Amino acid sequence: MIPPGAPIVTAAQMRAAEEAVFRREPQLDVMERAGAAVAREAARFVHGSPILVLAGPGNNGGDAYVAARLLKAAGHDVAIAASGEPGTPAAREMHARWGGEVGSLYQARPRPVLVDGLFGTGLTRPLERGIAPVFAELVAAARFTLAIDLPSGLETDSGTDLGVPRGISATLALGALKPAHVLGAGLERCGHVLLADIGIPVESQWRTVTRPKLVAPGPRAHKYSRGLVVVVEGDMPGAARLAAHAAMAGGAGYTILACASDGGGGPDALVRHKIANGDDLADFLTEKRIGAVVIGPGLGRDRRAEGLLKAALGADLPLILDGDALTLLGKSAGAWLQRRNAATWLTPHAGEFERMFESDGDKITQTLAAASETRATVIHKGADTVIATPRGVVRVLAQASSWLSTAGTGDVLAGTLAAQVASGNKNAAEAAVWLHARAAALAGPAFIADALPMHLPQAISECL
Ligand SMILES: NC(=O)C1=CN([C@@H]2O[C@H](COP(=O)(O)OP(=O)(O)OC[C@H]3O[C@@H](n4cnc5c(N)ncnc54)[C@H](OP(=O)(O)O)[C@@H]3O)[C@@H](O)[C@H]2O)[C@@H](O)CC1
Ligand SMILES: Nc1ncnc2c1ncn2[C@@H]1O[C@H](COP(=O)(O)OP(=O)(O)O)[C@@H](O)[C@H]1O
Ligand SMILES: [K+]
Repeated sequence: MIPPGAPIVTAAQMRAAEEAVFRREPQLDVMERAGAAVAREAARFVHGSPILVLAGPGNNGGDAYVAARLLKAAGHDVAIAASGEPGTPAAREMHARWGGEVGSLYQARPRPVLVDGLFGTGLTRPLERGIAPVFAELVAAARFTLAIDLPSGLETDSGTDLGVPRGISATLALGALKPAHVLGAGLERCGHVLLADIGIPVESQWRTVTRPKLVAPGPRAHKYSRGLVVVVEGDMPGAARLAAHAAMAGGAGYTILACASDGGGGPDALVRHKIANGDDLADFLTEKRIGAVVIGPGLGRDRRAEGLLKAALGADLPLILDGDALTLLGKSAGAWLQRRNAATWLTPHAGEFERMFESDGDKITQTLAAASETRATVIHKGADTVIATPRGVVRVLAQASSWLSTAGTGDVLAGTLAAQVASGNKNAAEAAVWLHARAAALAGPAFIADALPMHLPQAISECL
């Protein structure tokens, strides 16, 4: 579980937000609130069991001393083990307020409930060799582990594994989510992610994906006002049909398969329009009622595919580029796409993304750079799907069904997105990613991509 619609901030942004608050309120008061939030969450899982609180040298440790004191005051059996002396003024003061015994982390005996206050946003390098195994053993022996702010051993801005153990049950994010709660190793290591308001206002253009608000067609709606989607078929016609089917079930009023074949299979309501090559497609795309074009699923990478892609890029229509279209563009994506006047969406998986962009850094930073370079909305897919726009808006979805890891589900996403774009949804990418994930959840285990569109209407009904 990850809170939907929650702000995501980097370690530096969180520090800046904290410092703004400390100009009007003592830091110790904020830390008391953070520790109280931790104690409240931990207390829900104690059931009379002994608690071991781990305290590191920084302010994450400061939170831990507060939580330990409050849990003890509430009558729980609490022991503290520290990795060393408290190193910040606030942590020293909270250590003093605890006033009790503090054991050494290296001699700590496991207890059924563990609170991890070793490191939070200040972790800058891999866990020292001595700490990692001791910490991992304590987590393994505990029935329940609550991490304060972040599991210790996770790099805040990237979710890179710096020695974080497996088996953490829940993580209480303080003030805002950090990228590590939704990216990389954090996906598997945070357990349930909870968010505590500790009175630090944060402003962020980055959030987790939330359920969209959709509207039913108005009384005067007709098939064109609902949105006309064109899906371009290529070498693997099944992929385009999957996208077309998803566009139809995703709410488009009219879906056309632009095909060289007879476009066999698929729903009868799907309209087929014959095109032999790029010139035919260019002619067809002068139809002004078209609300979105999808090209790339099963397109192929030969000369004909290139011709079709050029025709689609040249049309002044909203365009969704997926699969082979992305690979064909490769590193020239920026040059091609910056010329376009109409909006573009790119839906690369990790492999396609790598073929298109020279990038390093965390997945959010990479995706933002790609959006800026191409002036397109980029949906960088995977277990952690990151959406970024050229204006710096970021949405992250980190809890989609892992059963989505089957061929063809990306084609379904492209079609779902096309339906949202063609219907005029201003947040089409976020809506499509939510609907796709919800359809997957409704489809249950071991579904095939063909089954996914059938669940889109139910997903849509939950957004009306
Ligand atoms: N500001 C506030 O009042 C509030 C902050 N809040 C809380 O504070 C947390 C951030 O606190 P923080 O910035 O003090 O960093 P923290 O995560 O405790 O660790 C830094 C210490 O770890 C050390 N260290 C780093 N890497 C290491 C390694 N691999 N192995 C060993 N040591 C390592 C590092 O040493 P150094 O790098 O300086 O040598 C330094 O001593 C945040 O997550 C939230 O919980 C909330 O209470 C709200 C109010
Ligand atoms: N382990 C996973 N957890 C959640 N979502 C996943 C996972 N693996 C893949 N997905 C999602 O499934 C879809 C797969 O898309 P893609 O790789 O393009 O497949 P294809 O090209 O076969 O259609 C994407 O929406 C991706 O985010
Ligand atoms: K921690």
